[in-house]
Amino acid sequence: MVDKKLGGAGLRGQSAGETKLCTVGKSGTGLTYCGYDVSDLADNATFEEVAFLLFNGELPNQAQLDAYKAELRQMRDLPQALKEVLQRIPKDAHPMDVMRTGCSFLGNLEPETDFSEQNRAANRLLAAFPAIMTYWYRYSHQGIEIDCVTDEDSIGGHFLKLLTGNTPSELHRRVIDVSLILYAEHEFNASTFTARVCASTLSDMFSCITGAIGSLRGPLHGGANEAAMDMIQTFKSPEDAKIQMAGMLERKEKIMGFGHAVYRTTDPRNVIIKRWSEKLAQEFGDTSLYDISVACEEYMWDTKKLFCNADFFHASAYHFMGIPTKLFTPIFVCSRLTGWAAHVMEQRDNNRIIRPSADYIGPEPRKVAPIAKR
Ligand SMILES: CC(=O)SCCNC(=O)CCNC(=O)[C@H](O)C(C)(C)COP(=O)(O)OP(=O)(O)OC[C@H]1O[C@@H](n2cnc3c(N)ncnc32)[C@H](O)[C@@H]1OP(=O)(O)O
Ligand SMILES: O=C([O-])CC(=O)C(=O)O
Repeated sequence: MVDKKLGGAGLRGQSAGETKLCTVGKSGTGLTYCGYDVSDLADNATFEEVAFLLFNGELPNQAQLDAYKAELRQMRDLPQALKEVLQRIPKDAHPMDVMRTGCSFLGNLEPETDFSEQNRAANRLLAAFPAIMTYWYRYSHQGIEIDCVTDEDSIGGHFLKLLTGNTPSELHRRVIDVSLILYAEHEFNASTFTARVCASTLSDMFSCITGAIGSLRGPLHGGANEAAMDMIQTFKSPEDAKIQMAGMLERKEKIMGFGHAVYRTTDPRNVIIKRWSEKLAQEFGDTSLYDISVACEEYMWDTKKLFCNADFFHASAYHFMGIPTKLFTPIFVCSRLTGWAAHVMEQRDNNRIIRPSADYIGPEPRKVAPIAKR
């Protein structure tokens, strides 16, 4: 087998454009949105404030925030035609395929016909995604047609109430809000770059977001939080985790939830979500999952100098909140939508079609032989 040629592969380290939205691995704890450190936002802002920041470049004042949240609350319900489509998607479908179809179908019902409608389109998706995910999930898994409107003030609380039908605790509301903040934006990652490439052809918002969902679905990107959960649940104890992981590394398997394309020693979101995971573990009465997760983190650092990315402790945190594993990556969609849409808007503001070149490594020029002679 030919050795894998890396070098500039994956466009790693190459600048593919400018952005005002985000820095990754550059200053402060390593991640900023429009100049604000993500840890500052996670401590002192809400997800709706972060969405407003990404769409407008500035944090809202109280009146702006109240108006923005009221606007989003009014956009939560799903059209009947979309509910009917969601009812037809089978139980064993991949939830990211459900999100992709939901997004795309909404774009048929309420298309963005002009770029002046871009904020409306982005906000509509932001308000509707929790219901798209949970309407399908509860219909296909529990046979329940949920009411897609709740009295929950925040997007995170709204999602949790749609998922269970119960009013979430303050702790759960807070953790899901922090999680949505942490996942919101990350510069030119694979899914955001997908959205920007699509935007650069002057396509519509729904197409850009649908494409981005497809890119986020893979286990090397957003799908890692689910894959991490599946892995951790096979470990019986911290000691067993180390033995199993040693075997995985020996077999050259990727350990999901570890490593990063940009960060080299730490992902600044990990310390934040890890802290919340520990708090949830105490509330949940967990006696193993959190400790196993910590053992994984220590082992990977000690043996490979690989660190937890944002996904790893999200797995246990979501699990302790009673969220089914298959919905982990769709929650990422509900959050990263803000970054995707902001990048689409930024691309449109100063657009040139994105069209790189390739180094040709195929056969020399040749003639087509008659089919009988091939
Ligand atoms: C929210 C997010 O999307 S964060 C990313 C989520 N994805 C994951 O958690 C999947 C697991 N991680 C990975 O596959 C990778 O670390 C990626 C895809 C995130 C980054 O990929 P790259 O930029 O190619 O990684 P990088 O160049 O740092 O890899 C260096 C070496 O470490 C290895 N490595 C990196 N991550 C891992 C891992 N999780 N498990 C085992 N080995 C790993 C690579 O195979 C490579 O080894 P090699 O030089 O022998 O080929
Ligand atoms: O930036 C990346 O490559 C992956 C990503 O989206 C993130 O870590 O949130």
